[in-house]
Amino acid sequence: MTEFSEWLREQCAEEWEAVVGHPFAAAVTRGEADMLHYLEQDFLFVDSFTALLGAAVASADTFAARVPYGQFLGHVATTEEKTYFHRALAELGGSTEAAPEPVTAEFRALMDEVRAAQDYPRIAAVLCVAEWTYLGWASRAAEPLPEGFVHREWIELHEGSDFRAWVGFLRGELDRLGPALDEDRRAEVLAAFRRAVELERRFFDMAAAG
Ligand SMILES: Cc1ncc(CN)c(N)n1
Repeated sequence: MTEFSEWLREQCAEEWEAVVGHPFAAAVTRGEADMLHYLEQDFLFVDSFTALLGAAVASADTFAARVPYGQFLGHVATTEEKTYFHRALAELGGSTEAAPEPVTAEFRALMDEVRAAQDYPRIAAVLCVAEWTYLGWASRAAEPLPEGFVHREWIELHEGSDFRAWVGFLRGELDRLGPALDEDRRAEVLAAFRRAVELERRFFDMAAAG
């Protein structure tokens, strides 16, 4: 039987491929993407994403699941927020207070909606899309990685054994939850998953437009 996470991905297969094979993401892997506007917007994304991780800690149905969420929350708070974004935006002459683009505002609204609902399956679905798609494009990066730290560290943050284990955990949570959901609930989780995949594609479109 197809696992729930794989079934969700298959329902959005075309859009999924448009994300992981997006020209902007491919340019990041080659060290050629203009990261300024993208990272200014992603800094706003990561704020709601961090809050969503907190909601996962609070709403997960098992202690065993709360622990990886808490660990990753600490990682994002100390690595991405505290160091990468500030160093990268300083290097690029960017701001941590950019006005949100429409797609950024929509993505934040989706994350804030499932967070406020404290709906663990939909929270897991949105987190899973955000991380699994990023593993998808980052794992296509060829060695040697770009020399400049802005591109190289962004790839490294979304690749490697720890990040793969994290994505495996998120998929495992959906696979564990899926069989207990009735048809209506599965449709709700799919709707959140699909919205997130579409927003990932539009986020890269926004970044490519500069
Ligand atoms: C838009 C977006 N999606 C996903 C990720 C990966 N955490 C991110 N940083 N930004």
